Amino acid sequence: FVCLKELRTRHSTLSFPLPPHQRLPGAIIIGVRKGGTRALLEMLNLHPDVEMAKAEVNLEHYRRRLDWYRSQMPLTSSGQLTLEKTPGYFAITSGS
Ligand SMILES: Nc1ncnc2c1ncn2[C@@H]1O[C@H](COP(=O)(O)OS(=O)(=O)O)[C@@H](OP(=O)(O)O)[C@H]1O
Repeated sequence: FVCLKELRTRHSTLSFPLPPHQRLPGAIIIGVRKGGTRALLEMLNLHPDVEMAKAEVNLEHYRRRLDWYRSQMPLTSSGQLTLEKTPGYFAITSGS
């Protein structure tokens, strides 16, 4: 929800481009471990308007602040999509 809201706000209210900065993901690859998620991420990253997070954030960001999660993201320009993949999301339990 936060990611979609940020994208919508960025596109609807800004009439000038911001300098590159770290944005929350516009899309997240959940997948399953050993399901080929890295290959999918690398293929999508071939598109010039897609930038991927270099490292998996795993489950740690649930225990940290949103600012920390954003700090793990790549620099993107206006109109580029931030993409993140963490197969571990697939296995979240209610106790995590
Ligand atoms: N197209 C296609 N067909 C068959 N197998 C494929 C394909 N793409 C990726 N792979 C294999 O998927 C394994 C990596 O999956 P993930 O990127 O999801 O790994 S991880 O869970 O994030 O660690 C990894 O297998 P292992 O080498 O056994 O680890 C990749 O070789």
